[in-house]
Amino acid sequence: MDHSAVDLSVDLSAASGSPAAGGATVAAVLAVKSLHRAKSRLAATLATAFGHDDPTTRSSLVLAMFLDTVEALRGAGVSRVVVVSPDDDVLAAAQRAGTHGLPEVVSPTAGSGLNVAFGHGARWARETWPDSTRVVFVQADLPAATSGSLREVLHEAPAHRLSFLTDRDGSGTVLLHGTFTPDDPGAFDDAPRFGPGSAAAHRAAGAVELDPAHTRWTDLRTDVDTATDLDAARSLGLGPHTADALSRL
Ligand SMILES: Nc1nc2c(ncn2[C@@H]2O[C@H](COP(=O)(O)OP(=O)(O)OP(=O)(O)O)[C@@H](O)[C@H]2O)c(=O)[nH]1
Ligand SMILES: C=C(OP(=O)(O)O)C(=O)O
Repeated sequence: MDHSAVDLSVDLSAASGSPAAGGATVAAVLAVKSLHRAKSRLAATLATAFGHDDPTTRSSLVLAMFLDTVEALRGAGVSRVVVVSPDDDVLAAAQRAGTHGLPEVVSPTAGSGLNVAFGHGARWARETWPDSTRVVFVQADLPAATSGSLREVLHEAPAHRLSFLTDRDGSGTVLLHGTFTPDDPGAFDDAPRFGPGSAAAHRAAGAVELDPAHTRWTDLRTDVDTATDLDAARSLGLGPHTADALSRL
């Protein structure tokens, strides 16, 4: 995808799943927390840059980054996308964007947090799309991600049973990919180890790092949590939703 032509009015919710790069069918799992809690590290930046940080400002930015991430996935041929969130506005935006919005369930036994949400999404995807042979967990804050990079990564990822791509500084993870064997379909439900230091955690769990020299796919590696990240994403080229959200502030 190039960032210029986007039509989110197309409803992909009825799509049966199209072959993505690499030839097999991929199910993508994303997670977005409650909008009023999201991107707290960006709050000061928004206040400084725009003179205010009301919850609506940050929410619109979070939703925009999420929509650009979904759009990049779709451009890479990934139409099976489930988004786990406790937030009704996120779930509604997910449905409008042609993905499946899955309400987050917090239970005393299952716990809570990003990795639990990812696991919940993976189980749902497996039951809903049993012929998907691959699952990819993707951070939802990748506003500079291009379909070209995603396509390449999805082409290279299945060379390993479990593989991941780090963020720009190499300590975090933007994407974790698993390839199923027919006898172990639930193998990746609990694979995500996202959070601080997740690159090391994924490596320790046996995942293979894609592009360990960190020379490629900078657009995809730029997750946005801070002002510096936002500047980096801006200079790479923001997706249309994020560019539009920022222009309205
Ligand atoms: N569904 C769900 N998503 C989560 C949860 N925790 C984090 N996320 C999402 O995972 C990604 C990374 O989360 P964090 O870095 O913890 O939080 P953030 O909102 O990005 O930023 P900060 O508030 O500045 O930490 C974001 O897209 C979050 O929305 C959770 O408990 N449930
Ligand atoms: C959750 C992660 O990132 P961040 O907290 O930077 O969004 C991660 O890199 O695993």
